[in-house]
Amino acid sequence: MELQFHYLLTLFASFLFLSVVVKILKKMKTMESNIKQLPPGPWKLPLIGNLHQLVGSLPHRILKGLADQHGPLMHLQLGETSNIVVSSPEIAKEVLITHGTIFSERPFVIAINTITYGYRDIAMAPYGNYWRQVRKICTLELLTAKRVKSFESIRQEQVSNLVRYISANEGSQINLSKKVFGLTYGITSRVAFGSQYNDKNLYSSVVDEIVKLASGFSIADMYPSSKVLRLMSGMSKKLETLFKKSDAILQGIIDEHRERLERGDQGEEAKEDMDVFIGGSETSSTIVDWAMSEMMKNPRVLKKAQNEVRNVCNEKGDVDEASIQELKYLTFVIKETLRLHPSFPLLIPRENREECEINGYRIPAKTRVIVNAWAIARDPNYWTEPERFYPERFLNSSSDYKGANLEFIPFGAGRRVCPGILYALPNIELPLAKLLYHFDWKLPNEMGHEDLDMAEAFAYHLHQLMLSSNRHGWINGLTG
Ligand code: HEM
Repeated sequence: MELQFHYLLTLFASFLFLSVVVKILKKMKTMESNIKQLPPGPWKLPLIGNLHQLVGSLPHRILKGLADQHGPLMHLQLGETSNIVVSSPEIAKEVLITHGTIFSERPFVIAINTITYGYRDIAMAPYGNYWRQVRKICTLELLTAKRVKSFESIRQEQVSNLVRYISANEGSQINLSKKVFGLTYGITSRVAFGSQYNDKNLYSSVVDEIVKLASGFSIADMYPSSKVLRLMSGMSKKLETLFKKSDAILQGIIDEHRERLERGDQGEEAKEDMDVFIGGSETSSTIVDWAMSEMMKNPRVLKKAQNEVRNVCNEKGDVDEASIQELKYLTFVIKETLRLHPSFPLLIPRENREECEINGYRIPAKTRVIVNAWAIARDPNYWTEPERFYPERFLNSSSDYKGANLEFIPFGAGRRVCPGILYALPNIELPLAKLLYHFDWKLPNEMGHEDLDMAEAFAYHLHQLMLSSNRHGWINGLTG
């Protein structure tokens, strides 16, 4: 009897043990098959996943290097967050257009939640009714072709002020990057608030910080569930200070605007939209800055662009926006600059609302999507000699940047494509045309064009372009 009981106990224990092992094996198998269904990616470490692989260089460069090894649809585990990285036009089309409704959500980014008073902006607002309404105001009211045209006199006046400043400092070194930032800042400030907000430097440093934090690459964003990490990384303190600064700037602008209204002085076009202010200045000045830098590095292109603008505008003696329609080569220079140096090398991150299949792989709901626009613009299947600055490539090409050609998406694509394209373009074209028309440029200190440093940084104010100028001919219409 005792022996029988012992035998039964052993049998039961073995059965229990076996069922636990089977259960574990089953679980591991399911995990394995889930992992198999995810896109391929580099090997992952426990706890940190692929975080260690993002150290050392600029994120868009590192991600391109990894995509070259693992493919244009790649999975990365960054701390707690599951990410896919898109690096080819074909996959970008699937994600941004074919499955556009699913991938139009933005991920939760701690910094943005704080700075935007709980996602009350457009760029990071959740995909839903509020976003639809504010975006509609932008596209149907604030940033229409007609409205943008109505700002022409502001643009003319501000750019002429810059030309006057450069003329007065002819021959001496100027920091063109700083001047061009001041210019687009001045235009957008007057357009958005009816006057020029004074503290340009404070504004600029706040925007820099916001852009860095908003990228979602901070350590606290990789472990969203850990409040301790947020405290330890100094993120909470940083955010508190940043929020106070940005709130003070916006409050200052609103107070000034109210005072003006009370005085019965409406100023010029007075608008309350803050995204226009942030999106409208640094992005455009960065492109002007890069275009001038690339032309300084490529004197052949500089000469060709300069000849064009001087031929077209010589009779008038100055550049106006009507003449800009005739500057075909300058358009190619701007396109080539946007291709090689998009303001957002990694588009603002997205997230999928529900599970879906991309290119045969399963993408679980709430996966973060990083679209590497910088890598896509260098895809050798679409671009010959992709690294070369060669504006002529657009001569017989229909490739446009408005979101229809996925190999060229400096403004993004799909439902969340940038709504500011019409506003941004004249802010890039007019300053460039005038800088080329009125001045001959050279690098300071006998520097050769091949010595120009085009190194980037993962932020605005990518670099500081120092140049000196000589007036070209007689500058009409710039006095008084
Ligand atoms: C050269 C200038 C500019 C560039 C390169 C640029 C680029 C971009 C990019 C890449 C996106 C993300 C698109 C996506 O997720 O697919 C974006 C979004 C956005 N941009 Fe621009 N932008 C520029 C100028 C502007 C201007 C001038 C404004 C406003 C006046 C503006 C307002 C916005 C807004 C509100 C969004 C968010 C759209 C949404 O989430 O629905 N941008 N921009």
